Amino acid sequence: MQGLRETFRRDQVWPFLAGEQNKVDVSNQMILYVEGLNLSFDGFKALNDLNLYVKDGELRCLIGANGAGKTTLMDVITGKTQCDSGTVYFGQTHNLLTKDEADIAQLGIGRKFQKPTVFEEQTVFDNLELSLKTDKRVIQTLFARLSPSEIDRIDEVLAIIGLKELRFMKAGALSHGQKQWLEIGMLLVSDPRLLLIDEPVAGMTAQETERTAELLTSLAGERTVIVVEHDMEFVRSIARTVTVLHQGSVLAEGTMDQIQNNKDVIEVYLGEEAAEA
Ligand SMILES: Nc1ncnc2c1ncn2[C@@H]1O[C@H](COP(=O)(O)OP(=O)(O)OP(=O)(O)O)[C@@H](O)[C@H]1O
Repeated sequence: MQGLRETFRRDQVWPFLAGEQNKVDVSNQMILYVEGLNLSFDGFKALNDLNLYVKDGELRCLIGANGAGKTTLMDVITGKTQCDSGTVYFGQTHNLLTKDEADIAQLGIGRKFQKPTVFEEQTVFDNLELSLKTDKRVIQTLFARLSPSEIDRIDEVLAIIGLKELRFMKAGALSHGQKQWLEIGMLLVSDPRLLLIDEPVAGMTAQETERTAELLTSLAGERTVIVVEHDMEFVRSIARTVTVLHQGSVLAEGTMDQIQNNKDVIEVYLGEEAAEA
């Protein structure tokens, strides 16, 4: 009887529906394999034989000048844009190029765009509740009451994003930084394995930036986090491994120190600075 009750808890995926198909095989320690990715827009190569491997639990920073291909890469990983050729695997078994955006989200890949898109008229708590209820893996309706375990999950997320005290505040009244954290929380309620986060600290105060560094660092480990960011100070404060994209390919990869001393990176950046001057 207890087993049957557990099976039909409405806040959980029915095991016979979820099956094994959503499991992410990271037995090789890698969670993301991007190989030989190509994508042209009217003859312009936005992605050019791009290869990227990300370890499970990593916090990876992706940098590169405007137009380097960072957003296009994220678009391909999340199923928003189709590539011309190449492969993208989530773990060893999920071929992401055969899936649509909804399926990829359901597999546990969450994406946060640069601009926060919280529901301003709703409270912080309600925003998190709405995200939980639109998570396709949770079988219930938008009007069903939250179960105790769902309330616990939202509480957990409120603690992670540091908005516990502001749970009843309207999201529209939050600061820019707090809105960004709330939106990260809206991804976290679905417990994603991989988070793709675009320019999280743009427009933040120094204090908010510092808090965001702590937040993203704390999220890695249990999850994998890929951050696209232009703010080099911020990247230095969080990154263990940095990948530099240039003209749709990986130009260099390593620690921030290795990147800053890499001669190809110096050449490209100095070249661009000279061109701008
Ligand atoms: N839908 C599209 N149609 C035509 N060209 C596109 C399209 N999407 C991207 N591009 C081009 O592909 C290149 C890579 O763009 P992308 O947005 O991926 O760069 P990025 O590294 O994210 O830059 P930024 O830091 O400015 O966001 C750019 O030259 C861009 O103009």
